[in-house]
Amino acid sequence: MMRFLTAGESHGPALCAIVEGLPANLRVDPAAVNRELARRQQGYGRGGRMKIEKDRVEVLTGLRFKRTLGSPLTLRINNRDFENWTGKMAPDGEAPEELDAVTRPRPGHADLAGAQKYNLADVRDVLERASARETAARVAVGAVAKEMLAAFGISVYSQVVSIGEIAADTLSPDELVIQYEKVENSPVRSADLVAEEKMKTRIDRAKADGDSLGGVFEVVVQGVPVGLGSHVQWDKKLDGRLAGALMSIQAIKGVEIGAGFAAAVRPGSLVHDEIGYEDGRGYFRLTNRAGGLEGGITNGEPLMVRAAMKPIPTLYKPLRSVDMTDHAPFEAAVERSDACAVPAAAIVGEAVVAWEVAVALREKLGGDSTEEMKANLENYLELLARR
Ligand SMILES: Cc1cc2nc3c(=O)[nH]c(=O)nc-3n(C[C@H](O)[C@H](O)[C@H](O)COP(=O)(O)O)c2cc1C
Ligand SMILES: C=C(O[C@@H]1CC(C(=O)O)=C[C@@H](OP(=O)(O)O)[C@H]1O)C(=O)O
Repeated sequence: MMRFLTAGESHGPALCAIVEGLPANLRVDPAAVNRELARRQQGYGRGGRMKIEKDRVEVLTGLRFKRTLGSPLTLRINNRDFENWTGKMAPDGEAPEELDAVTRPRPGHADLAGAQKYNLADVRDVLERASARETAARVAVGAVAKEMLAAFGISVYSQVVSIGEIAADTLSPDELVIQYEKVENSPVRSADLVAEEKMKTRIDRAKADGDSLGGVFEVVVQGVPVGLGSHVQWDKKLDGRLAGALMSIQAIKGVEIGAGFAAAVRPGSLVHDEIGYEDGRGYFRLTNRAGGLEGGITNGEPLMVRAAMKPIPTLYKPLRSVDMTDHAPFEAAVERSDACAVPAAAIVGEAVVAWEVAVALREKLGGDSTEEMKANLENYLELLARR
């Protein structure tokens, strides 16, 4: 079984992750992890914090000369901003007499519900962990998953579909593979350069208005073999696992697989993918509205999932809230925040999708080493070719 945990507060010393269940003899290059961490930091619309951080991974365990040992991997990313927060966030030592507790919960954040649930008087005890800073750790874990998938010819891409009300023309999975560099190098991660300009202007306007924007991104996985995930039990269905993983990203409020919500308004004849067969190629679908999944099982077509992100909740234009000490109303003031983080969230989306596909691949192929997995895949593909 593959599993991981993350730990770490946004302004604490570091973020950590422990990853267990990787096969032995898998090449994992920390430089590749750093590349993914940098991609997450780049999207258009980010605020002041990204100017401080330069995320880099340290691998503390589980790797020897860039090769996995089969033992748990420990990853650490230091928070550069911690040095500005030692007085408020030091894990050890005594609390200062004037701690300057946060008693004003911000709407749209975990602040109030978290403080109530955990009996905490200082909202900082909640917000530090609820922050999307945590997604840096998940992107590091996802980067390791991507390394594993790449060893099996599977690749993960993403593109931004819309920012606020501005929609972009998206690339098909095949076009996306070919033109990925264009998407990667664009600040909004959209290949539609006309829409991208409009999106940037829209983000600038939201920022100037003291407002924020959400949007939709798409993650595509190419090269997935038939048969990952399973119909036999609810928690083995890969569509459910992917949806859960995407929904667990901070600010994600909706997930679609394939045609998604659009399928609900179309007749069945315009939704279901007809089946074809060609010698050498085997079975295929004439269309891919199912997004590569039927019955919770991959069907050999590219995986296509979309996630909707709400607008960033911290606004320069203040929202009303209530102080937890005296219940007096106030308007939440902000020092710094992202105005739009959809392009960054798309990278997090790639990471969590890569992880879930890697888990399903591992479940399908078993084994303890990369070689054993590869032999099992070959055997399975041979079996498939006979059907
Ligand atoms: C990459 C990324 C960056 C984010 N940056 C901010 C930010 O700067 N300010 C903010 O208020 N929320 C930001 N968020 C969203 C909040 O973390 C999130 O809305 C909040 O923790 C509440 O969780 P929920 O929206 O999932 O309910 C960001 C989310 C992501 C994925
Ligand atoms: C630090 C990151 O994102 C942060 C997510 C976030 C939030 O409330 O979710 C709030 C901001 O942090 P701060 O309060 O320190 O300005 C973002 O910068 C990151 O993505 O690495």
